[in-house]
Amino acid sequence: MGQETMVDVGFQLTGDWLQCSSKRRLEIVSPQGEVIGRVPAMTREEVDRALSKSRRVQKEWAKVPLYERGQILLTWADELIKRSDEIADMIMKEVGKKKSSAKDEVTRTADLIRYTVEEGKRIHGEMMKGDSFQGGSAGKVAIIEREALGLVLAISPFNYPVNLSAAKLAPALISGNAVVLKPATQGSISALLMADALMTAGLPKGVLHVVTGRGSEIGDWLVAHPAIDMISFTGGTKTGQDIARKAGMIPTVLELGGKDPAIVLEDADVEKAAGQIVSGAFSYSGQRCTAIKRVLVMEEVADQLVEQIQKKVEGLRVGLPEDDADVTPLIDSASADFVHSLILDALEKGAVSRTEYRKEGNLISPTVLDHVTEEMRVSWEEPFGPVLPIIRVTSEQEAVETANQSEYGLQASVFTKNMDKAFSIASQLDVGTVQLNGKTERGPDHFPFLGVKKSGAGVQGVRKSIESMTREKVTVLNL
Ligand SMILES: NC(=O)c1ccc[n+]([C@@H]2O[C@H](COP(=O)([O-])OP(=O)(O)OC[C@H]3O[C@@H](n4cnc5c(N)ncnc54)[C@H](O)[C@@H]3O)[C@@H](O)[C@H]2O)c1
Repeated sequence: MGQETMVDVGFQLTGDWLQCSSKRRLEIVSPQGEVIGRVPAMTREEVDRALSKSRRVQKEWAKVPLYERGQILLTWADELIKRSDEIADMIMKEVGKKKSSAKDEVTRTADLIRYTVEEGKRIHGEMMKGDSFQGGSAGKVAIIEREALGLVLAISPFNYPVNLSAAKLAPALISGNAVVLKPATQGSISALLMADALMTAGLPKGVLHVVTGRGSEIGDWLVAHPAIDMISFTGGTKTGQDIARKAGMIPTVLELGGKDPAIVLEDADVEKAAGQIVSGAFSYSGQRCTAIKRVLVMEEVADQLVEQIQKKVEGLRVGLPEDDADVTPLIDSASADFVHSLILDALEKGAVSRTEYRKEGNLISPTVLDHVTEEMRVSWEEPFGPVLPIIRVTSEQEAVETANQSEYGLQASVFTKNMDKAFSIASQLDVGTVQLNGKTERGPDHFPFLGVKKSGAGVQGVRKSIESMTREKVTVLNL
């Protein structure tokens, strides 16, 4: 990666310095505890310099014809595919995702960028005539365009460092915004490689800045910065709430934590449900916002479901991301200790483990906890790890009430062959999305994606993201 192609702030991969004025560095430590690189710990002054440049450059970027902006983004997608092995390798090392999933993340990102370009090109605004309102005149014509908000602050989490960053960058850039990306510390090298591909694709300098540093030092500074026109945040609920308070009148889209339930009724295809639940709960070791984080199963089929889940969990490979294991070490020791504490709390309060529980460093074996009750923390808290609590219920109403008692409301799954019941339950669940007979998941990426209650505010998903990063601009012709 050449110095010239690097985004303005620069960073260091082990042994290879790139442009950077700050002397201070943050070490990037892998989930296995190895230092795999360093990035600049930017100061507030450096952030200020980056932001003031962005504001000037954004006006020029917005004037670049939409088709040409699209061509740059399409080249970016091609560039990501060309470099997918290198980028996937870094995702694997930095956040401990198995190699095949890391590669899928890069491919999915290229697809998302291409779709965003297509969608962006087809947003033309609208025209209204005055005479459809009482007393109005047909000579009054409103031309309603969508224009960029200006400078978008994109803050992304560790778990999809490339995809969840690009899911903010692509809609912002196609619609003429400049972007400041603040990736999670673990994940920032992957995000920087992705940004480097965008610079190689020809994005004018200064349209994108990648800002790295301590959340405590520059996070608040960025969020409350007068140069920022919009904040698109994905991460934990506490951080999101904090940002919402500081952002004041700046528009925000917040995608936060979840506690997605899988409701299994007595007539469900139990084997299929178990397969979906295990994949939904344990892929990337449960470190997904839309992971299935509790099962609410009707007592009649509970034993059968648990047996199927247990069988499938025993088939999961536990180990290192390099070996393409399904369950790998969690992001850091704080996360692993937190998950450990949830499991111990449940076991102490009478939960029955259906799998052998092991913890070695940050590696936690996939754990299925049966007979979980509402006194246990794991019923309500988001673990972000490989633990699946099973709560047995005796009626659909109890399932719905328990599901809705959560402070979160991201997604939910309902497994049943009875579509009338499925729709009826779906209509009662306080969540952004209900999956009928399928696991909870974000994709495909053009579907609207949102959380209610403490799971978020605002909507993402290609078109919705573009809308959130643009505003209506009305010009009235008085003929
Ligand atoms: N709903 C969704 O779309 C979605 C998707 C993925 C992850 N998540 C959630 O994200 C969480 C896990 O990710 P995480 O551990 O990276 O989350 P996090 O909240 O710890 O960090 C998210 C981002 O916010 C930054 N940050 C931290 N403090 C900040 C501050 N004061 N000001 C500005 N930025 C600050 C971090 O550096 C990081 O870039 C889970 O709760 C998960 O459910 C939600």
